[in-house]
Amino acid sequence: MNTPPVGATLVDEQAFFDHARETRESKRAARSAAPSAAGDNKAASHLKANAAADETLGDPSDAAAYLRIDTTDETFYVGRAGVRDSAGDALVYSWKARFIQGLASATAQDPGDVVRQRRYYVKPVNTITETNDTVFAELAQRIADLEGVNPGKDPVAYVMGEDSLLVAVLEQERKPEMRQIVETIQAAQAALISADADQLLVIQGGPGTGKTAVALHRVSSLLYEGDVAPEDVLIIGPNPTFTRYISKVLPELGDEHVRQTDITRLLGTPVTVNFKEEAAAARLKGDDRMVEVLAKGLRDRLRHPAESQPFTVRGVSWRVRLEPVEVTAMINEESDMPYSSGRVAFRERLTSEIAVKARRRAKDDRSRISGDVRDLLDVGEIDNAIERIWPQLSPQSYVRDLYGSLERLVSAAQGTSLTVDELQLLRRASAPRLAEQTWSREDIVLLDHAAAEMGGESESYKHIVVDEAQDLSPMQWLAVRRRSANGAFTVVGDIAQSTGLWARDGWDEVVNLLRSPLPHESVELKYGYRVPRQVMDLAARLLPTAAPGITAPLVVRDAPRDPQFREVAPESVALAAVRSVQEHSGKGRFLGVVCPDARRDEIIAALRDEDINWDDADNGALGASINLVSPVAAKGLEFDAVVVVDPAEIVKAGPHGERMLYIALTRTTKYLDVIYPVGSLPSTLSVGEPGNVGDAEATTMTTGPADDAFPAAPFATIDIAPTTGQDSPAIASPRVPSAAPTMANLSPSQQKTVRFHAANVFDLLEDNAPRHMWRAVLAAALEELEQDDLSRN
Ligand SMILES: Nc1ncnc2c1ncn2[C@@H]1O[C@H](COP(=O)(O)OP(=O)(O)OP(=O)(O)O)[C@@H](O)[C@H]1O
Repeated sequence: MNTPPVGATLVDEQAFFDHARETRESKRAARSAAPSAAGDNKAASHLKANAAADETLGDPSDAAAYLRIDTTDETFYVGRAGVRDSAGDALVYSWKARFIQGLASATAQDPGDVVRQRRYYVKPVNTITETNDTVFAELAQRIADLEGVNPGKDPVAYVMGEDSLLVAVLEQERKPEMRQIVETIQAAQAALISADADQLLVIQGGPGTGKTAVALHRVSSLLYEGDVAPEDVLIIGPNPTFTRYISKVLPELGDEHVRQTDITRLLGTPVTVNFKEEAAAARLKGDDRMVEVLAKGLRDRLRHPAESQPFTVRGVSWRVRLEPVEVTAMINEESDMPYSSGRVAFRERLTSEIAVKARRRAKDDRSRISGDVRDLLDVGEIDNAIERIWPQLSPQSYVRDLYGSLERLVSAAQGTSLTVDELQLLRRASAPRLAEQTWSREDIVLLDHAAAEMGGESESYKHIVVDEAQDLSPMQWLAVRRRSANGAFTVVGDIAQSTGLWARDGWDEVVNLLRSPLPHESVELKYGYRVPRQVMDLAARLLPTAAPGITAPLVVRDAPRDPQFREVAPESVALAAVRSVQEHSGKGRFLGVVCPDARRDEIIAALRDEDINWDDADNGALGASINLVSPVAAKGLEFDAVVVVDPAEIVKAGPHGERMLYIALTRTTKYLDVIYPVGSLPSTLSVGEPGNVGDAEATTMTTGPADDAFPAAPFATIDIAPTTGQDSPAIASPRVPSAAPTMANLSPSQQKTVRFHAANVFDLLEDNAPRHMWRAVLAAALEELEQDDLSRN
């Protein structure tokens, strides 16, 4: 069956969908029938396992296609799985195909030869209910028309906000697992998904721009294209909670067996982290000057003997002697090799030398040696000598010994710029038994390096994705680099979210550390999908000081309500937070309570007092409902509603406190509550002092910044006067019916009923409309009521 032409009717398209799906399903049936046709049980189970593992047909419930791309001379149907007819011609292309993502990266402004995209809305199983065309020439005109209408708004972001499927997907409630975004991949994202595998690709992007999503879909496409096999790919995240959070996306895309881990587990040294480093020591241990220290420290373990070394030869009365200068020459011959293999080579060289000398002496003395002289040497004696000269070390014993002696450290640091004060930071008393030695996260990285320096081999991958990459220390980057077979990386992160001891202000250092021989490209994702406008506008106020030079993402949609600020007495912070928690969880929202360490205990106590179950996201557990999470562990995560506790404390708690607060504020897809002790709201957040909208439990509930700081609807499509404060009239002239009963005229029980309904209306508004429109909505509803009243009279 031919691909329907551009002007095809829905009936033709449905026929094509039916044909494509039938073709796909008959292939599936043939595949699952294959095992029964197999000659024996073993072959059958092999075939069965293969059929089960073969995800290239997608799910039987998938529509045949979700997208059609028309170029000037061709039409391509795109589905979750590709479908070929019996002649091998493609009916539907998989979204994973590089050239499809290449076509999907066309934009109205830069369409290439793409003319139009058609999106299909399909009801189960494969029935087209609606189509939606984007004609690029028309879209380009619309964007041009919008240009400059509202200088504060980006026209492209605005038209994305008109994409009802994208907005619906973005507004869906979130779960503790990240999900795939195949049907709504945006052009700039498609360009990165389809970018060449063989490069160092750095993707910078603000919160919620889809960096993680892009990186994972890119992996799926690389696998599809055969650029890499699943076991060739490594995905590194910042912590186990994050790994768990993203771990379902690739399997959902049909790609199993890709290793996803966090930077500490990746290194897999056989020790447990049981020690927390002071900041200065932790920073030093992440410094790549440690490379020199570890290399030299290891060489220092070679002991050049000061006296001649005697070696026994069984059956003769003399011993062979090796002079110090001879041993030193042998050491020098092998010392360019990695420590462990150098030791093996040295042993061999030493043994040969003893044997040669023994033979020579025997010849000179006419001593009778029968057989191979090597068999007459005392292995134990040689081992002892080797152990004295070139001791056998494990990475742990080596690093333990190094930390345990200032003398060793000073010698190891010769030729580096490390000072004795810095070396003192590395000092740690050696535990009597190696098994009792304490190790920090930073030590793990050094142990990994020491292991490599000794000649140990680590796994090697053909493509490495590093997510939340902005925070890694130089030593961590070197550990990542060691695992790269070829220098192909996808590095994703956000400089404005770079915190911790190795917070950076750009990607150059990372590129230098990775020293990839492949081409390097850095790309920025500009459009923000997670964070709604009101929240991003608020968080963006932090950027000029938190990350100068970084601009906030251009947001595509509004929040259902403005951020809520609760100013409370210092001792009521936890209670106020719990009230917010109850409000959101009562409405079934997936919730994150982002709380600084200093407030953690009291929040936990308050949750306990109210018998509220919660999960500790800092310990790898994201629950389906209420999650308590520190700002640092919140990186990369998202929730329907976020309660940020004590922003000033978050800022105060670390050197990059404003970035931490930026991270905390940008975790929400919809609702944001900020709870703070009276008078403590950071001034950047309180610019355009919010108005008072109520009083609950001696707390002040205020909306976010006044609307003059947060301009109303984009491009003024909604004809309302901006609200300037909660007390001022929200719309120009709401025609409230004069006969409307006031509360004072109602009986107490009527008042109760009215309040009950009012609360319902409030909930309805909260869930469905941005806060700055509420008054307009209510006024419009009153107008309708008035019209209705008039028509009835
Ligand atoms: N094209 C898209 N279609 C639908 N959803 C999308 C799209 N792009 C991103 N999203 C959604 O936006 C949210 C943010 O995406 P993601 O976590 O990948 O962003 P990020 O840039 O990694 O954010 P952060 O910097 O906070 O880690 C996710 O829920 C993701 O599914």
